[in-house]
Amino acid sequence: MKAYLHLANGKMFEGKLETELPNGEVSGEVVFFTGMTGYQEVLTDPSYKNQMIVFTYPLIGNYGINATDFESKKPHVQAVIVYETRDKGYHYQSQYSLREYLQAWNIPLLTHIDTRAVVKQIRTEGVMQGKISLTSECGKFVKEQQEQPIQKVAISQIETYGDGSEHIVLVDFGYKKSILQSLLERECKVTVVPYNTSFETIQALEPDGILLSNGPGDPKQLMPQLSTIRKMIDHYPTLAICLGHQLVALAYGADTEKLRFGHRGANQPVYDSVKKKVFMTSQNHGYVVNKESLAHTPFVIRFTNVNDQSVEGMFHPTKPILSVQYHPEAHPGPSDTTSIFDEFLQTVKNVRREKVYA
Ligand SMILES: NC(=O)CC[C@H](N)C(=O)O
Repeated sequence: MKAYLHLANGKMFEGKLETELPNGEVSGEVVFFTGMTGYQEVLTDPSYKNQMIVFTYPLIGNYGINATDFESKKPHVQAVIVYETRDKGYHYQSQYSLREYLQAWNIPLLTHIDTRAVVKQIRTEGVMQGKISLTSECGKFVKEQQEQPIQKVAISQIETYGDGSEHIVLVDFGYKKSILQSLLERECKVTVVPYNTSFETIQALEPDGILLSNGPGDPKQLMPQLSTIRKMIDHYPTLAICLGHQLVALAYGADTEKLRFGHRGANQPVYDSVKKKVFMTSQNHGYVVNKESLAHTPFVIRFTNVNDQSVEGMFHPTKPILSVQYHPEAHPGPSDTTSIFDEFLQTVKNVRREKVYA
């Protein structure tokens, strides 16, 4: 069936709808992902809540959907926009085709869209709202959603995993399974807590370290949480990833801002000023920490994006706080920066030893 992608700047693209279109139309922020593989991880990464994803690689779905590459229990994207797909997964582990999977979750799949042309619009005019509908009439454009997406993707009850020696509290703003997995692989006991858990509850859990997770939306929506976050990170060794990193900056009085069209892909080059090397990283973010505003905090910028010089991570010079804007857990994309987890756990162990033998 014919369907149309309308962008908020008035541009329209005709495509083919491969699934049903619940309520006759769907809208959301239109963003693009540049990785050649990893669509299953992208669809199930909670940070993409409310967004319509344009995949720039022209063939998406060729290896199907398998039972292991999910980053959470369900897909969170608002819609999927591609040039071409396959209605069969050509991989021995494939259980469903991309279309079957999206149809089962009522997520529209729009194909035969000139994705290069859509990306050019976003790159020149900046990220914008879009709408998929069955008519070529654009109609009334829905305003950007104001609701807080974190409530929709984060857990509401404490969960525990593993029984290792280091106890990490993972504060959940919409965590990816690979972050939890990275801790479990390093023999941690992990308690996942809802994002609005009080400092007293966290203290009662007696963690050895804190991990602030990734998550959807504007970090400034979490302003009411900042004083608790500040207490947590000042008390315990902390690793903060993506949204977590932005929250660390905000908790210390720095500022965040929206990037023109975000970094979403599997080959974002990042310079590490400690190791003096460039690493290829996996990324998915639309917001970024404002560099100038960090000057009013004690933080030292450690990681910088080589493409646009934006802040990709920082550390506190005297407290054990490390934060990264990119995704060291990968999935999708390169695992070149997984050593960040080793660094974090080494810090956690050192701090514990100092406490015990002080
Ligand atoms: N993956 C993330 O944690 C994304 C953080 C934030 N929602 C952003 O878009 O910048």
